[in-house]
Amino acid sequence: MSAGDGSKVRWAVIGTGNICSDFCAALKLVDNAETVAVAARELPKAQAFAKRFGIGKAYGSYDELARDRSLAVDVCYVGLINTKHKDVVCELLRNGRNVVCEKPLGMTVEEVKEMVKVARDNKSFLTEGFWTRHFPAFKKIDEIVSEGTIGRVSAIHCDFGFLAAQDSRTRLKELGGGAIYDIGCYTVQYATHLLGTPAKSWRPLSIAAAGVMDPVEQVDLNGGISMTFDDKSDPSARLRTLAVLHFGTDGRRSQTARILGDKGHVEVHRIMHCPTHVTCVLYTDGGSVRDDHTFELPAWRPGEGGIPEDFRFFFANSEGLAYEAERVGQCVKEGLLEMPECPLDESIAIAQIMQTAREQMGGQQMGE
Ligand SMILES: NC(=O)C1=CN([C@@H]2O[C@H](COP(=O)(O)OP(=O)(O)OC[C@H]3O[C@@H](n4cnc5c(N)ncnc54)[C@H](OP(=O)(O)O)[C@@H]3O)[C@@H](O)[C@H]2O)C=CC1
Ligand SMILES: O=C1OC[C@@H](O)[C@H](O)[C@H]1O
Repeated sequence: MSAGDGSKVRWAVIGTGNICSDFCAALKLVDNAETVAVAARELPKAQAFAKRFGIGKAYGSYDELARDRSLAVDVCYVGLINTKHKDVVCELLRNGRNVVCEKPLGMTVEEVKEMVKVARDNKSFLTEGFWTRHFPAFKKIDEIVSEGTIGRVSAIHCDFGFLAAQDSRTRLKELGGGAIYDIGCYTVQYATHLLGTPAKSWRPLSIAAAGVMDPVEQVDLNGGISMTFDDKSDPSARLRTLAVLHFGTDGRRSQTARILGDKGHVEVHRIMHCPTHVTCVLYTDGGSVRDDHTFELPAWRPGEGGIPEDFRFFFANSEGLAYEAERVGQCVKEGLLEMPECPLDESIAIAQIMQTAREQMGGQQMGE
């Protein structure tokens, strides 16, 4: 089902939690989008959400929405806890729905591969909701790096974290908790995007991870991953690049990223997963700073959209979800089955990196 005719892109929202609320508000900023349905585990919850956002149809189960043949919808947004992504997304895809699913796409490589297979078998659109990719500031980083402005990139550093409450879903195993799932995935996607290549299936050459685990929940609270990649700018394939990624839910962090080149570096200011400020620093031949310029690129285009003034987003820069929604709408209208800038094979690589890192974080022991 796709709207290839200039009509509005009809969205359904699966879930009524915090990110679903932010996403629905952000959809109000998008010119050619409308939200036509919402589903929750309980009907009253879906009805209350529908009333709040002026949504026409409410469902008391996710599957009911997926299977309702009378519901004409172009794309479904899944904003559920991580452990629910796979089953709900597959049911939507099997019913011919196009889907954007919040990160992380699945809990394991196996889950992600199954989701991708179901999408491909059913010729439905699927993408992992890495909204970072659609921010103008992230596109600026891409431009600086790909045009060679900072020269040969040798490494990237990321540091993303915040202090989560003990009972937050991000720290509870049953709800798909773990810092790597919640925010580590953003740092991993910086690495695969900037250092990985389609030719190498976005895979690193080596990976080493260490983590501080919650002794009761057995989820990571504070973790680090180091990875090496082939240097894509080196035709002799002898040079390597390095990613050093840090993430945590047990304390405040800088929430920044840095891309290091031999002619300069890029600083991504907080918050690196929804960036608005990027500084490009260029060196002289002697290695001192010759230029230092900060690009300010807003979380949404100023003055656009119809969000009531008293509306409060749960998360910082959530209006930027509108960029993702806008781009998904374009893809669906064009009849694409995946998003070129977030390919599904890259999502599989990201899941593979995260799974390897989780195994290492949980199982590490120092020898005598
Ligand atoms: N892009 C971004 O910036 C962000 C992305 N996220 C992602 O969004 C997803 C949801 O996060 P968030 O909105 O913060 O979480 P919330 O706790 O606010 O919402 C949880 C959602 O999961 C659903 N759910 C289904 N089963 C359960 C269950 N057993 N217990 C609790 N909830 C359940 C709830 O459904 P129902 O409505 O039916 O009750 C609700 O929609 C995660 O995958 C997270 O990674 C989160 C924050 C920001
Ligand atoms: O995607 C996210 O970004 C912001 C965090 O606060 C949140 O926990 C996470 O899911």
